[in-house]
Amino acid sequence: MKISIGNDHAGTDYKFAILKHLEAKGFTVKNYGTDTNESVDFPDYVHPVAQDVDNKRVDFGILICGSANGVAMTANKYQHVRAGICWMNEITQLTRQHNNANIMCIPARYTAIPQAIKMVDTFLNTAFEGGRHEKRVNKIPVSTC
Ligand SMILES: O=C(CO)[C@H](O)[C@H](O)[C@H](O)COP(=O)(O)O
Repeated sequence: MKISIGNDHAGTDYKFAILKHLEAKGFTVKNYGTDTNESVDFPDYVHPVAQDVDNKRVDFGILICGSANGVAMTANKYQHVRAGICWMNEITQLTRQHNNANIMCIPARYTAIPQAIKMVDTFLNTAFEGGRHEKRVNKIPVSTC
């Protein structure tokens, strides 16, 4: 399983905690930064992750910013991306089971790091249910990026 991760300055500490967790589990994660707490523009760190997922270079993307809204809005402009905002574990499970999300967006300013790590594990270990959900997902309009 290949994963890309990106974040703005609000998510840097969360990113490093998630990276450490995933690498300890044997995952290879492509980190696109940012790697400091200096203020940056979140789209700059969304595009490489969304492009990796859109082009199927990785299986999943993880994006982190303060509210998760901006990174989700940006990632969902990509044709094959389905980015869901994950702020609690059950929502994370559903974004995989019902929406077949391939990018999870974490609101760093509204979750704790242990919760974020638990949601990452849930996201990566939950399968899409297909069936009635597949028909619905296929009706999501194709984006233009
Ligand atoms: O969703 C976001 C951007 O639309 C994120 O929450 C950003 O992390 C947040 O806007 C950054 O705010 P700051 O006051 O510049 O740190």
